[in-house]
Amino acid sequence: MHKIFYIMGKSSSGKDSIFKELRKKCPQLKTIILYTTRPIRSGEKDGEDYYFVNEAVLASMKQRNKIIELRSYHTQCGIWKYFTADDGQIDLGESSYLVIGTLESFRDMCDYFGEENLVPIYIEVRDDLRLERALKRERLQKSPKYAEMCRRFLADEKDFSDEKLKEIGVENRFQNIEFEKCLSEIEAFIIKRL
Ligand SMILES: Nc1ncnc2c1ncn2[C@@H]1O[C@H](COP(=O)(O)OP(=O)(O)OP(=O)(O)O)[C@@H](O)[C@H]1O
Repeated sequence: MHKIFYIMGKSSSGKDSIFKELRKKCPQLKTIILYTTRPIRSGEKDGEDYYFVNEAVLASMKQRNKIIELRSYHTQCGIWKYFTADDGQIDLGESSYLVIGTLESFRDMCDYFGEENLVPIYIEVRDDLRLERALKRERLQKSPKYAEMCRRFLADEKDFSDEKLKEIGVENRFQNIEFEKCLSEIEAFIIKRL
Protein backbone atom coordinates (compact mmCIF):
# COMPACT_ATOMS: atom_id res chain seq x y z
CA MET A 1 0.00 0.00 0.00
CA HIS A 2 1.22 3.49 -0.79
CA LYS A 3 1.29 6.47 1.60
CA ILE A 4 -0.06 9.98 1.85
CA PHE A 5 2.75 12.30 3.00
CA TYR A 6 0.92 15.08 4.78
CA ILE A 7 2.69 18.46 5.15
CA MET A 8 1.49 20.68 7.99
CA GLY A 9 2.68 23.86 9.65
CA LYS A 10 1.67 27.34 10.70
CA SER A 11 1.03 30.10 8.20
CA SER A 12 4.19 31.17 6.32
CA SER A 13 6.20 28.27 7.70
CA GLY A 14 7.09 27.41 4.12
CA LYS A 15 4.66 24.58 3.31
CA ASP A 16 3.96 25.71 -0.26
CA SER A 17 7.61 26.41 -1.05
CA ILE A 18 8.75 23.02 0.28
CA PHE A 19 5.86 21.27 -1.43
CA LYS A 20 6.73 22.78 -4.83
CA GLU A 21 10.38 21.71 -4.60
CA LEU A 22 9.50 18.23 -3.30
CA ARG A 23 7.30 17.70 -6.31
CA LYS A 24 10.32 18.20 -8.55
CA LYS A 25 12.57 16.02 -6.40
CA CYS A 26 10.06 13.20 -5.91
CA PRO A 27 8.10 13.00 -9.17
CA GLN A 28 6.78 9.57 -8.17
CA LEU A 29 4.58 11.32 -5.58
CA LYS A 30 1.24 12.39 -6.94
CA THR A 31 -0.54 15.46 -5.66
CA ILE A 32 -4.12 15.98 -4.65
CA ILE A 33 -5.64 19.22 -5.75
CA LEU A 34 -7.79 20.69 -3.01
CA TYR A 35 -10.83 22.85 -3.52
CA THR A 36 -11.31 26.30 -2.05
CA THR A 37 -13.97 28.99 -2.03
CA ARG A 38 -11.42 31.73 -1.31
CA PRO A 39 -10.56 34.22 -4.06
CA ILE A 40 -7.59 33.40 -6.23
CA ARG A 41 -4.32 35.19 -5.26
CA SER A 42 -1.89 36.79 -7.69
CA GLY A 43 0.25 34.09 -9.27
CA GLU A 44 -2.12 31.20 -8.48
CA LYS A 45 -3.69 29.04 -11.20
CA ASP A 46 -7.07 27.33 -11.09
CA GLY A 47 -6.68 23.54 -11.23
CA GLU A 48 -3.02 23.78 -10.25
CA ASP A 49 -2.84 25.43 -6.82
CA TYR A 50 -6.49 24.67 -6.01
CA TYR A 51 -9.79 24.25 -7.74
CA PHE A 52 -11.37 27.62 -7.06
CA VAL A 53 -15.10 27.01 -6.68
CA ASN A 54 -18.13 28.82 -5.33
CA GLU A 55 -20.59 27.83 -2.58
CA ALA A 56 -23.04 26.32 -5.08
CA VAL A 57 -20.43 23.84 -6.31
CA LEU A 58 -19.54 22.95 -2.72
CA ALA A 59 -23.20 22.43 -1.81
CA SER A 60 -23.69 20.13 -4.76
CA MET A 61 -20.64 18.01 -3.81
CA LYS A 62 -21.85 17.84 -0.21
CA GLN A 63 -25.20 16.60 -1.37
CA ARG A 64 -23.47 13.81 -3.27
CA ASN A 65 -21.33 12.87 -0.17
CA LYS A 66 -18.14 13.77 -2.00
CA ILE A 67 -16.41 15.73 0.78
CA ILE A 68 -13.59 13.89 2.59
CA GLU A 69 -12.62 16.82 4.81
CA LEU A 70 -13.56 20.49 4.96
CA ARG A 71 -12.20 23.43 6.96
CA SER A 72 -13.83 26.86 7.23
CA TYR A 73 -11.93 30.02 8.08
CA HIS A 74 -13.71 33.11 9.35
CA THR A 75 -11.44 35.63 7.70
CA GLN A 76 -11.47 39.42 7.51
CA CYS A 77 -12.81 38.92 3.99
CA GLY A 78 -15.62 36.47 4.81
CA ILE A 79 -15.75 32.71 5.29
CA TRP A 80 -13.24 30.79 3.20
CA LYS A 81 -13.56 27.02 2.87
CA TYR A 82 -10.91 24.51 1.84
CA PHE A 83 -11.77 20.88 1.19
CA THR A 84 -10.63 17.56 -0.18
CA ALA A 85 -13.13 15.79 -2.36
CA ASP A 86 -13.64 12.17 -3.26
CA ASP A 87 -13.39 12.95 -6.95
CA GLY A 88 -11.29 9.99 -8.10
CA GLN A 89 -7.91 11.66 -7.60
CA ILE A 90 -6.72 9.32 -4.81
CA ASP A 91 -5.87 5.65 -5.33
CA LEU A 92 -3.47 4.26 -2.71
CA GLY A 93 -3.19 0.99 -4.60
CA GLU A 94 -1.56 2.94 -7.43
CA SER A 95 0.65 5.67 -5.95
CA SER A 96 1.82 7.67 -2.98
CA TYR A 97 0.76 11.28 -2.55
CA LEU A 98 2.13 14.55 -1.27
CA VAL A 99 -0.43 16.84 0.35
CA ILE A 100 -0.59 20.06 2.39
CA GLY A 101 -3.19 20.28 5.14
CA THR A 102 -4.14 21.23 8.67
CA LEU A 103 -4.17 19.18 11.85
CA GLU A 104 -7.94 18.75 11.57
CA SER A 105 -7.83 17.71 7.94
CA PHE A 106 -5.03 15.27 8.81
CA ARG A 107 -7.34 13.66 11.36
CA ASP A 108 -10.20 13.43 8.85
CA MET A 109 -7.87 11.95 6.24
CA CYS A 110 -6.73 9.35 8.81
CA ASP A 111 -10.37 8.48 9.46
CA TYR A 112 -11.06 8.15 5.75
CA PHE A 113 -7.91 6.37 4.51
CA GLY A 114 -6.61 4.75 7.73
CA GLU A 115 -3.98 6.17 10.07
CA GLU A 116 -1.38 3.70 8.86
CA ASN A 117 -1.57 5.20 5.38
CA LEU A 118 -0.70 8.76 6.39
CA VAL A 119 2.75 10.13 7.27
CA PRO A 120 2.73 13.57 8.97
CA ILE A 121 5.49 16.05 8.11
CA TYR A 122 5.46 19.11 10.35
CA ILE A 123 7.37 22.26 9.30
CA GLU A 124 8.46 24.77 11.94
CA VAL A 125 9.86 28.30 11.88
CA ARG A 126 10.58 30.69 14.75
CA ASP A 127 7.66 33.12 15.17
CA ASP A 128 9.64 36.33 14.50
CA LEU A 129 11.09 34.92 11.30
CA ARG A 130 7.73 33.58 10.22
CA LEU A 131 6.03 36.93 10.73
CA GLU A 132 8.77 38.66 8.74
CA ARG A 133 8.29 36.21 5.88
CA ALA A 134 4.51 36.60 6.02
CA LEU A 135 4.79 40.40 5.78
CA LYS A 136 7.27 40.22 2.94
CA ARG A 137 4.97 37.87 1.03
CA GLU A 138 1.86 39.98 1.70
CA ARG A 139 3.53 43.15 0.43
CA LEU A 140 3.94 41.50 -2.95
CA GLN A 141 0.18 40.93 -3.31
CA LYS A 142 -1.89 43.29 -5.46
CA SER A 143 -4.14 44.10 -2.50
CA PRO A 144 -2.30 43.12 0.65
CA LYS A 145 -4.57 41.88 3.44
CA TYR A 146 -2.57 42.69 6.55
CA ALA A 147 -5.47 42.20 8.98
CA GLU A 148 -6.04 38.70 7.65
CA MET A 149 -2.33 37.99 7.90
CA CYS A 150 -2.39 38.98 11.59
CA ARG A 151 -5.54 36.97 12.26
CA ARG A 152 -3.90 33.84 10.87
CA PHE A 153 -0.73 34.46 12.84
CA LEU A 154 -2.71 34.62 16.09
CA ALA A 155 -5.02 31.72 15.22
CA ASP A 156 -2.00 29.49 14.57
CA GLU A 157 -1.12 29.57 18.27
CA LYS A 158 -4.32 27.71 19.09
CA ASP A 159 -4.53 25.59 15.96
CA PHE A 160 -1.02 24.19 16.37
CA SER A 161 -0.69 23.93 20.14
CA ASP A 162 1.73 21.33 21.49
CA GLU A 163 -1.20 19.34 22.88
CA LYS A 164 -2.82 19.15 19.45
CA LEU A 165 0.42 18.13 17.79
CA LYS A 166 0.90 15.42 20.38
CA GLU A 167 -2.69 14.28 19.99
CA ILE A 168 -2.26 13.48 16.32
CA GLY A 169 1.17 11.93 16.93
CA VAL A 170 3.40 14.44 15.11
CA GLU A 171 6.92 13.20 15.73
CA ASN A 172 8.57 14.44 12.61
CA ARG A 173 9.35 18.15 12.91
CA PHE A 174 11.48 19.94 10.33
CA GLN A 175 12.98 23.40 10.95
CA ASN A 176 12.71 25.64 7.90
CA ILE A 177 15.51 28.08 8.66
CA GLU A 178 17.76 27.29 5.74
CA PHE A 179 15.50 26.29 2.91
CA GLU A 180 17.77 23.82 1.10
CA LYS A 181 18.73 22.03 4.31
CA CYS A 182 15.11 21.64 5.35
CA LEU A 183 14.17 20.41 1.89
CA SER A 184 16.91 17.75 1.83
CA GLU A 185 15.94 16.51 5.29
CA ILE A 186 12.32 16.08 4.26
CA GLU A 187 13.28 14.48 0.96
CA ALA A 188 15.48 11.91 2.74
CA PHE A 189 12.69 11.23 5.24
CA ILE A 190 10.20 10.56 2.43
CA ILE A 191 12.52 8.43 0.33
CA LYS A 192 13.19 6.19 3.32
CA ARG A 193 9.47 5.49 3.60
CA LEU A 194 8.63 4.97 -0.07
N1 LIG B 1 13.78 29.06 4.40
C1 LIG B 1 13.23 30.19 3.96
N2 LIG B 1 13.93 31.35 4.02
C2 LIG B 1 13.37 32.51 3.60
N3 LIG B 1 12.13 32.64 3.12
C3 LIG B 1 11.39 31.54 3.04
C4 LIG B 1 11.89 30.25 3.47
N4 LIG B 1 10.92 29.34 3.27
C5 LIG B 1 9.87 30.01 2.75
N5 LIG B 1 10.15 31.32 2.60
C6 LIG B 1 9.26 32.40 2.13
O1 LIG B 1 8.29 32.59 3.16
C7 LIG B 1 7.03 32.91 2.58
C8 LIG B 1 6.01 31.92 3.11
O2 LIG B 1 6.28 30.67 2.54
P1 LIG B 1 5.12 29.75 1.96
O3 LIG B 1 4.16 30.56 1.18
O4 LIG B 1 5.77 28.59 1.31
O5 LIG B 1 4.46 29.34 3.36
P2 LIG B 1 3.12 28.54 3.69
O6 LIG B 1 3.41 27.76 4.91
O7 LIG B 1 2.67 27.78 2.49
O8 LIG B 1 2.15 29.73 4.04
P3 LIG B 1 0.53 29.80 4.09
O9 LIG B 1 0.04 28.62 4.86
O10 LIG B 1 0.31 31.07 4.83
O11 LIG B 1 0.05 29.87 2.68
C9 LIG B 1 7.19 32.87 1.08
O12 LIG B 1 7.36 34.17 0.60
C10 LIG B 1 8.47 32.04 0.88
O13 LIG B 1 9.16 32.42 -0.29
